[in-house]
Amino acid sequence: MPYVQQVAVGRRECLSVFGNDYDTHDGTGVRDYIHVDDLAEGHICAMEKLMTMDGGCITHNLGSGKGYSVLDMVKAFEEASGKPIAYKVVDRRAGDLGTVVANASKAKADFGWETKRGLKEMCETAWKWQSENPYGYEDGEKDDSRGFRVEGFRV
Ligand SMILES: O=c1ccn([C@@H]2O[C@H](COP(=O)(O)OP(=O)(O)O[C@H]3O[C@H](CO)[C@@H](O)[C@H](O)[C@H]3O)[C@@H](O)[C@H]2O)c(=O)[nH]1
Repeated sequence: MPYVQQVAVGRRECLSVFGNDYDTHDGTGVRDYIHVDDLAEGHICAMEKLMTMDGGCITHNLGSGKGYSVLDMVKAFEEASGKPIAYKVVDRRAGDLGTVVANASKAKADFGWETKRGLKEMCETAWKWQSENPYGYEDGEKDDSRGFRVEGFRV
């Protein structure tokens, strides 16, 4: 996702897609992406649960149970940002799995948590932040070495 955002904002020429021959609907890797607000709410639920406990620890997966491919992400981000996302397919990344999706049923059963936000909202929120902060919260002069200018930021 960060690399997709950086292409949209002009910091990267293109996204390298690590393989398109996985056993997935379009051949690219599938992951369970989560909106940062859902993740934060999940942590709050977990902390509230901990406060009811008499010590010990708990382990829960936080995710939607749904998977999106790299090219699903590219398409959704193009729609959210209105920018084309250039990409090229390169070799698989060593160690990558085709599909990784969370089972968050324990979080739902134990503290009623589940994701509320989908891919569209994730991309819209990410684009809002990235377009307002093209170089993150860092000083643009320190952040990139490729020496071109975007929206008034010198790098
Ligand atoms: O430039 C890129 C970066 C990623 N991907 C693909 O995008 C998907 C997501 O990649 P990434 O964001 O790196 O997440 P994961 O592959 O799920 O790995 C993350 O999550 C794992 C499990 O928590 C950790 O072990 C890893 O360190 C961490 O990178 C995968 O299909 C990648 O092959 C690309 O095609 N191009």
